[in-house]
Amino acid sequence: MAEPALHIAGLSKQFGGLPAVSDVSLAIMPGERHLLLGPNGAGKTTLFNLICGDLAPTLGSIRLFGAELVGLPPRKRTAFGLARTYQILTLFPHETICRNVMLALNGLKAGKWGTWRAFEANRALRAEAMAILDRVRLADLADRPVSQTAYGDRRRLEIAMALALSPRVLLLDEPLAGLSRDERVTVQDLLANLPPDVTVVLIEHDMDVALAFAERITLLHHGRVVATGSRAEIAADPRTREVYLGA
Ligand SMILES: Nc1ncnc2c1ncn2[C@@H]1O[C@H](COP(=O)(O)OP(=O)(O)OP(=O)(O)O)[C@@H](O)[C@H]1O
Repeated sequence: MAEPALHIAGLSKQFGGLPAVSDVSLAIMPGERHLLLGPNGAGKTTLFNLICGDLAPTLGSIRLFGAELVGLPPRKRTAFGLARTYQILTLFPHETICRNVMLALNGLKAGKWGTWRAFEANRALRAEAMAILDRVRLADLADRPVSQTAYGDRRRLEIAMALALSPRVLLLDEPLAGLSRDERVTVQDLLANLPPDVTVVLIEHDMDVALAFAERITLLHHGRVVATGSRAEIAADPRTREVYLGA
């Protein structure tokens, strides 16, 4: 059997003795579209924070294509091929859309920070950024400051910045949160057209979008994995109903 892209084993995180993630084990295969499902407080974002290194686990292992991530700082995890977007946008609002992507690209090219002027002159970096913006259909707005763009454009920009890191595994935390109907369609289309070889783990509360996107689903509740399976298996599992309806 092929090696999982992301292999989590016995992962736990406690906050002041209270478990947020409890003994989670999960194997996500390369190219898989995987949905983390669960009610508020189930531990989904904490799991993302543990994977990307924003939080250290109390116990357990997280391997990315076989390489142990626990103990590595977030930047090193990026170098291994991990990228994520956040529930709350983390952009540079006073920079242009293009410069935000250039900053993401430049961050990846460690040790190549120059003066701002040299950075400006870096045509290759701009060309690379423009190619990414083209993929998320933001090229027309490239030179607009982020603060002057619509919320939906910012969501797409965040995905563009994650793609700029050439991830092998991409974690998307509620990419459709707060979007209008039209904006949702655009971002949904973007999600459907992510490179097929990139493994994607998604947190999304919009069930129609999430189920259309995900091939496999992990249901979390109180920090624990309740079930993992295909869309059909999770939909048919009586525990899904129990978790959501408290039945
Ligand atoms: N930094 C923190 N300090 C203390 N407790 C925390 C912290 N972060 C999360 N928790 C707690 O951990 C549990 C899991 O929270 P988490 O945000 O991971 O859930 P979630 O499934 O992402 O929820 P939502 O869908 O509302 O975003 C909750 O009980 C939450 O209150």
